[in-house]
Amino acid sequence: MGFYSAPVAANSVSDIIQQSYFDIMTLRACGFIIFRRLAQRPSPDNIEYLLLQTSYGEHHWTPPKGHVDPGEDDLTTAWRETQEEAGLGEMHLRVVDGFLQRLHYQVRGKEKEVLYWLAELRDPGIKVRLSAEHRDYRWVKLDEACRLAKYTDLQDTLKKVQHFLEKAEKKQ
Ligand SMILES: Nc1nc2c(ncn2[C@@H]2O[C@H](COP(=O)(O)OP(=O)(O)OP(=O)(O)OP(=O)(O)OC[C@H]3O[C@@H](n4cnc5c(=O)[nH]c(N)nc54)[C@H](O)[C@@H]3O)[C@@H](O)[C@H]2O)c(=O)[nH]1
Repeated sequence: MGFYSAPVAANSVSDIIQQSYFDIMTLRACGFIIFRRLAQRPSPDNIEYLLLQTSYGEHHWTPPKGHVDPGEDDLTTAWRETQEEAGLGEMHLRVVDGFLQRLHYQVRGKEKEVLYWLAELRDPGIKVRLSAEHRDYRWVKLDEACRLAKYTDLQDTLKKVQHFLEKAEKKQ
């Protein structure tokens, strides 16, 4: 029986090599798209998204996210970066099941993959605490969020979230 496992083992080694090559060649970041509801009454107008503006480079706006440390699992990265960049942790956020978005884009000639989970601020009054990496933050409705997040893929992701939340609210 053990002989049958040999090709699988060989495949696994090649998978590992391929994965390691992919890891070296690919930047990877994880974070949360964070929203808050301004009122309990379900309505799309009540939803605001959190965007942070970098204090470096082109001062672009994105949800909290950051690079995966070696050996770190993706969701741990998302929590760590959200804590570091916005001062928000598990006590402040409720993860929404069923949503995970992957973005792929190029940064200085390298492929970058970004994974976003979705989380709701438990108490809309909780204050965001920025690190030195960001110089501003805003809670904004979908239209303004799409204007700030100027990348089409991020805009599409935010629209997808809004649609996802509206659909979930209709079911209630
Ligand atoms: N001084 C300086 N320092 C920098 C710079 N750059 C980095 N540092 C240092 O790195 C640390 C950050 O480390 P983490 O927080 O762990 O990583 P991330 O959160 O991953 O942050 P990044 O900023 O590296 O990565 P992105 O946000 O991905 O931006 C990279 C490029 O991609 C474009 N872009 C962004 N989002 C989207 C999108 O959704 N869709 C599309 N299509 N494109 C998008 C955008 O145009 C941008 O130019 C900082 O502390 C700095 O020390 C820089 O230019 N100057």
